[in-house]
Amino acid sequence: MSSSKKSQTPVIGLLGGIGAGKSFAAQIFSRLGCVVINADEIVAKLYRDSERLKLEIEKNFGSEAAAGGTINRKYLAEQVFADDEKLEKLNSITHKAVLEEIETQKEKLKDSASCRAIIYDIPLLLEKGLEKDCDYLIYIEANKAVRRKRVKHRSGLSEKELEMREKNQILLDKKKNIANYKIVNNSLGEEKLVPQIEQILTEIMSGKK
Ligand SMILES: CC(C)(COP(=O)(O)OP(=O)(O)OC[C@H]1O[C@@H](n2cnc3c(N)ncnc32)[C@H](O)[C@@H]1O)[C@@H](O)C(=O)NCCC(=O)NCCS
Ligand SMILES: Nc1ncnc2c1ncn2[C@@H]1O[C@H](COP(=O)(O)OP(=O)(O)OP(=O)(O)O)[C@@H](O)[C@H]1O
Repeated sequence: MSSSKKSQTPVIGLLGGIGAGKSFAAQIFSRLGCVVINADEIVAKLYRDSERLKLEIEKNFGSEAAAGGTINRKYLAEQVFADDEKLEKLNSITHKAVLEEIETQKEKLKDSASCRAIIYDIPLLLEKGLEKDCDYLIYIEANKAVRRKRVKHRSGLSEKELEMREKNQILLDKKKNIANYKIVNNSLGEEKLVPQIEQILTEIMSGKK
């Protein structure tokens, strides 16, 4: 984390395993006056709008990966999470554009009076060194059984698919240890989550920690 504050508006990074509830928590931050930068949404937009990216993906992963100009996420996921070299290739095609868009969005928000804090909802935040942008890091914790159930329900991911993705991410213990705050999100619904988020946000805005 950077010691010198580069923006007026604090940047808060969310860490946690797949299905821990980073995006779910980010929505609550948003209702409390924060603005969320969401990397999965940025990727989805690039897959819709960037002809260059689509061509690169087609060139490297074949026509089935971008049939009719639409990225076939299921096909691509099957390819890349079973093969480290393919994942590296996909990352090398996508990440530069994603990082540029994150930077653009952050620059627009960093002196905005109407934004209480900028929330980084970025699954590969530490992996991409984006903790350097963050004034605070929050670890969202949910146990494995809960996360497994959530991702199955959200996108049909099996336990094996979850494992295969997560092995390409930095270990959860490291994420937990580097964080300034921890939020527990094992229950169903917002009831237990909202007070934890309100308290952390109040502390951060008062500059206590
Ligand atoms: C492989 C793709 C097509 C699979 O799409 P799908 O709809 O099944 O999953 P979705 O994009 O919603 O991601 C779900 C979760 O998988 C994990 N994940 C996604 N990409 C990666 C990756 N490159 N490395 C490790 N984990 C990943 C994240 O935890 C993410 O939140 C897609 O994830 C992708 O294009 N990934 C490469 C871009 C990327 O790295 N995105 C992550 C944010 S920078
Ligand atoms: N407290 C909760 N109550 C009900 N549903 C929840 C809760 N927390 C998360 N979920 C749901 O679980 C699923 C996974 O949560 P979410 O997408 O926020 O995880 P994530 O940490 O952002 O995962 P990823 O790393 O894959 O992006 C979503 O469908 C979300 O709506």
